[in-house]
Amino acid sequence: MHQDVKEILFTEEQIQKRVREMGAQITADYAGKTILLCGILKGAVVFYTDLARQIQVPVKFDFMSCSSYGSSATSSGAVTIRKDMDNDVAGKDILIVEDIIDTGITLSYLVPYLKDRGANSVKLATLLSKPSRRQVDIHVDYNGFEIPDAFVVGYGLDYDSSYRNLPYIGILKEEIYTK
Ligand SMILES: O=P(O)(O)OC[C@H]1O[C@H](OP(=O)(O)OP(=O)(O)O)[C@H](O)[C@@H]1O
Ligand SMILES: Nc1nc2[nH]cnc2c(=O)[nH]1
Repeated sequence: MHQDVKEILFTEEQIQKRVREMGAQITADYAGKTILLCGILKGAVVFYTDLARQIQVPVKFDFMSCSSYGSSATSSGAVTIRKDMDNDVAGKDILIVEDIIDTGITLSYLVPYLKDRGANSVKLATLLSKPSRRQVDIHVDYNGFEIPDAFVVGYGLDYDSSYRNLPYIGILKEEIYTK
């Protein structure tokens, strides 16, 4: 275990098992369709590549990059798009892939944004969700794990751009982000 991690919340094996289950559910739900899989950079990348390989219907890859002003605790709710999808979304079945849903502010902006551009359907898959932190109600179609309000890193999630490559999800020691 990394020295900056206090506790492992989900091991590599637990994550892979859950990702296989989610892929099987998505495969069943999208039978006969092609999914435009929209990953939200950068945190979702690790989950995205694992999930995509567990989906057995045709998938096209695309990505968006967003930012919300202020920290998520103080966010005004203003979300900006740094990089939009490359594909035309009209008529497509879009599955947004996130690593974590916290306040819900990012998704409360993105889902209507894609629907307004004529997507046939917009659904949401996230590996982690912190329901106790929600400021706006978000419908999550595929949820890997619900977690308490602790700061987690690994499997794509960072603190100050580090720890994204840890193969598990762990709680970061408080002294790392309070010093
Ligand atoms: O529900 P919310 O409060 O809106 O927060 C969720 C967003 O925050 C994280 O991204 P972050 O801004 O940390 O960027 P990153 O993915 O590049 O690390 C996460 O990947 C979501 O996109
Ligand atoms: N890395 C990381 N990003 C977050 N964004 C919202 N909550 C978290 C968290 O626990 N870890």
